[in-house]
Amino acid sequence: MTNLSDVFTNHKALIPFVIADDPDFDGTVANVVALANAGADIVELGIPFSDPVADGPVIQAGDLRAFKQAVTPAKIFDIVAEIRKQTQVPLVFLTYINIPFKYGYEAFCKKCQELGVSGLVVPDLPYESRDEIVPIAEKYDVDIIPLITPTSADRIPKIAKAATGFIYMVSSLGVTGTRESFANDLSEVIQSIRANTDVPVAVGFGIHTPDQAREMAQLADGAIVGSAMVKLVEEYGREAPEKLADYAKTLRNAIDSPVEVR
Ligand SMILES: O=P(O)(O)OC[C@@H](O)[C@@H](O)c1c[nH]c2ccccc12
Repeated sequence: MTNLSDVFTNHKALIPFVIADDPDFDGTVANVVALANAGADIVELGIPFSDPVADGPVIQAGDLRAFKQAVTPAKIFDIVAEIRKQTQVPLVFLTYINIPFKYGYEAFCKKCQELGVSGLVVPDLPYESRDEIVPIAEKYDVDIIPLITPTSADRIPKIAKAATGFIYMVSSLGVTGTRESFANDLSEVIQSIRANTDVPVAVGFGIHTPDQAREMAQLADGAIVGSAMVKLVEEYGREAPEKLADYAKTLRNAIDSPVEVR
């Protein structure tokens, strides 16, 4: 199982997000393999949920497509098993807490370890509730990736100190979805995080252009791109893998060619 922090050693990470079972089982496998081959360092795989409160319309539409495929956690584990036959790219699940809770934290984390899913990004798990799953996840080498938002402020030190794997810094208030601008105090938030931990930071929410990916990866340690990827799946369905790969390569090239800070 990959140690997620190692992914960021001397390397700015590209972390695309796609939804499991969108557009279908084989399409998801092909999407993740295409992203891995195009230079993704970690792939964030979304587990559709009935009440995705942090998700904007593009991802909600993707969840609906997956629900039409009768997606279940068991089916998603089968999808990951198939992915693992073709790539060892580090994987994390993006999942609302109810999914592992209903599946059973122990059983869920055990499956993650078996399949090489290195971490969980759980947007609706408040820091204060993390002890209900972290001790179990640790047993199976699964990192619970904390989210820090522009409103985390005085909670940053304790969230950062407890973090393992990487930290998900949310770039803006609101829900997921491509944006043309971001909260303007991101560098202050990064400084506050860096003062409390060496765990790497990846920025997500709104990123979709190569310049934004380069800027955010340079500001932090990596860039997460979700809605723009899911939109390609919406538009191209089973033809999406090639489009995702082309798009990921433009982001990869941008991240790997940092602009000299004058
Ligand atoms: O879609 P965006 O704006 O590129 O942001 C990434 C986001 O999609 C992905 O990380 C994610 C999907 N669903 C979430 C829910 C909460 C936090 C993050 C997410």
